[in-house]
Amino acid sequence: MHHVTGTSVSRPALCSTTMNSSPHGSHASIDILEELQLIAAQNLEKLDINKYYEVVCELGKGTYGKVDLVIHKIRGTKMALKFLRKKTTKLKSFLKEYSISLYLSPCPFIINMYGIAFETDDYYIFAQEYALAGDLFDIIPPQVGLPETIAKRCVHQVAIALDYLHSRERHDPVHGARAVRHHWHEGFCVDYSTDVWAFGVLLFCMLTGNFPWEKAMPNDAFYDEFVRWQRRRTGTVPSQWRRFTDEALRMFRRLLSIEQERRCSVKEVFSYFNQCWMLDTENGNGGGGGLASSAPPLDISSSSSEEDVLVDRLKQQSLSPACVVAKGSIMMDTHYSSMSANSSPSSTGSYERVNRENNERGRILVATPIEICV
Ligand SMILES: Nc1ncnc2c1ncn2[C@@H]1O[C@H](COP(=O)(O)OP(=O)(O)OP(=O)(O)O)[C@@H](O)[C@H]1O
Repeated sequence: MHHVTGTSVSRPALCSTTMNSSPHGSHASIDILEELQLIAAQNLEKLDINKYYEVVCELGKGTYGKVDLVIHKIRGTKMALKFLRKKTTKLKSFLKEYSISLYLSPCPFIINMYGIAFETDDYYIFAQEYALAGDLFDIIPPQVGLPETIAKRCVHQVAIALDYLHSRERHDPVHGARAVRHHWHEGFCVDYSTDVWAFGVLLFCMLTGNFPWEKAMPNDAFYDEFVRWQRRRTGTVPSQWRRFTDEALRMFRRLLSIEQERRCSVKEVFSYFNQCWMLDTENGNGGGGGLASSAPPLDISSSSSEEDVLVDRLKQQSLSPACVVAKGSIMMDTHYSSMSANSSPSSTGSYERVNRENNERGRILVATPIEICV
């Protein structure tokens, strides 16, 4: 028996009924997603939140609602409850978001789910694992970036999550047949190459603490400089990119190819892990003046003490009442787009964090909304 209720923490078993409305015929992932939605719809109960959960604090706000840290009163489990306002969220959209999150949650680097979904008069709600270490952007020192070893560990995890996400998407026979990696998913057109692009931008942000440009548009000087270099119209490495080794630049060239069809897959970054990415040795970044080939291999499985300290600090912050507003999560946005519509880069190209509700500093951004204009 499946449970998708406010009191159960078991994952739903799949029922045998399907809602196969796919325009392209049946496919395992589509069927599973549809079944998950059906199960959730059938089991959506109205619950009195206070009966089952003690609300500890608000973790953050999104476009469609808020996320609270709660403790399950019977089990004592800490969870993040995601509230989507009924006024602005259709039941179908809620079921879709919930089911997709559930469907992707087996990946160790995608936030876990508890199989709990319910409603109140004003909200649709589902429960997620509480990501206590905070949002990735919380740990990137502005205009400095993360030490290379830590950035690589994050990149490694994000790449695995993205690759997992891509591997679970449905291959569209029509678009797949053209070299362009478009995939259709529940009416969404999923474009791998856009994710790869955003992933490349994220890598740059992690390593430098800046965005590479404000907008990926021809009138942006940083972007224009980058495009000219990418298209080999100039041999001069763009100013923002001179801190990287040749190997890292090769990687960025592949990830951030202007032509979508020439972009590599996310997995290709793994082949660059044993090379140094940064030229400077400040901040723990160890390019060694370009002696990239002598770099020790990265041990992804072990955790450095520097990283432990960072995580400890974040745990303390996330538990401190002073930081109730937005200690987020190190997690992937699984909404088929890797770009945040809420980002607001500063004029220096460094990121600022903007609260969507009240415009205070303190919100988390992933990347400038990037449009590729060629
Ligand atoms: N599982 C979680 N654990 C801890 N914090 C979380 C969790 N999920 C969300 N948050 C926090 O709540 C904030 C809002 O999350 P939410 O998922 O509603 O919005 P979003 O995905 O960031 O943005 P949008 O809904 O606009 O796409 C996040 O930015 C993060 O800080």
